[in-house]
Amino acid sequence: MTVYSDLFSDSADWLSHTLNNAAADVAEVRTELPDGTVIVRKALGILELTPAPGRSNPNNEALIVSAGVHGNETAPIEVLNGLVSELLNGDWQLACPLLLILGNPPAMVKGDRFLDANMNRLFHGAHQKPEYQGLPEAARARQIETLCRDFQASHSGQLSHYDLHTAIRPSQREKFALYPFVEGREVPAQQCEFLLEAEVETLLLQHKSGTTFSSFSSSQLGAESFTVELGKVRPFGQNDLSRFTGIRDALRRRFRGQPAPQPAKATFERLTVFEVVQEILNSGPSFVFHVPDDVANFTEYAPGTVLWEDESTTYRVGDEAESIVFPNRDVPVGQRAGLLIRPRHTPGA
Ligand SMILES: O=C(O)CCC(=O)N[C@@H](CCC(=O)O)C(=O)O
Ligand SMILES: [Zn+2]
Repeated sequence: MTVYSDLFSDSADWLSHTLNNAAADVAEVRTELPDGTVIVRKALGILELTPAPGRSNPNNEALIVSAGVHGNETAPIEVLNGLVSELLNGDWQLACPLLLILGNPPAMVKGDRFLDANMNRLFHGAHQKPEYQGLPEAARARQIETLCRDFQASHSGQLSHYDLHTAIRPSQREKFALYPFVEGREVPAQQCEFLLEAEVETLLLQHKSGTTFSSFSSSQLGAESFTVELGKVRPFGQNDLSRFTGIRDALRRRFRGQPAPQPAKATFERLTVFEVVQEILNSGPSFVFHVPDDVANFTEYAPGTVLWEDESTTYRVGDEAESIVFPNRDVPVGQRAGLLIRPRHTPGA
């Protein structure tokens, strides 16, 4: 492989450069590939890629793809790094403007979800809250928001954002996506097809806007955004990347501007859609969470089951079964201890 020493100094690739320089100040640098594609390293772990002048963008789109917003969710980071290496190697050519982000390099180095604050709760302006001032994760969220705004402002065409994660718990549905809530919008069929192409067969519709990265990009930048859960958290080097070829190949196809494959079956036959009915919050000292620590995502609870309580509420599952996603009692007061979901109710059905 050609070594782009201007982009990555002495490091072998983008990921090594990001890990090796997590404690350093890195300046913006620009390089041009032989075909005219321009790559600017805007900041540590953030690359803006612009196709060669005159190259057509058949899907008329711009893409933001992020991974490593949680530092221990390493497989999607390895997938993005592999795609960057392929591009630098000349294996294929870029057709659409692309912003690639490795979210939290210091946490990636430590192999932790975060260092001082969960960065995926600091977007949509939450980094400005007084309690987060001075924290590196708040500064990084602000920097990422600024670079995303600049990217959105300088490109026309549909903006999509895929924020790639892996889950802490085992999951009855290995791959799933979350669609942030924006008043009055529906998931476009093309996006559902893309998820299926990426082997993501389950979609959760959020019921209110939040402070995640994908909530920011959908609400503030008008992007079609998704948080995409691709498997289970594992340390660098311990991922079975053969389980991530769906997202790798689907992203590469979009980066190259190739048309979507023709699906063999209708979307509704392949995509299972849930709606979020409640975000369970750790409400404080009296909060008791009855979901066991080791329960798998999508575990279903029968009507009447008490799932959590505090001094003012005893939450029982309603008339229809509900399933738990992201159960986590170990979160600060005010933050999400889990999502409760149920199969989507189609109006009129
Ligand atoms: O497995 C878990 O408990 C967390 C996995 C993860 O990081 N999920 C994201 C989801 C973000 C969203 O709701 O769009 C998160 O919790 O930040
Ligand atoms: Zn995550």
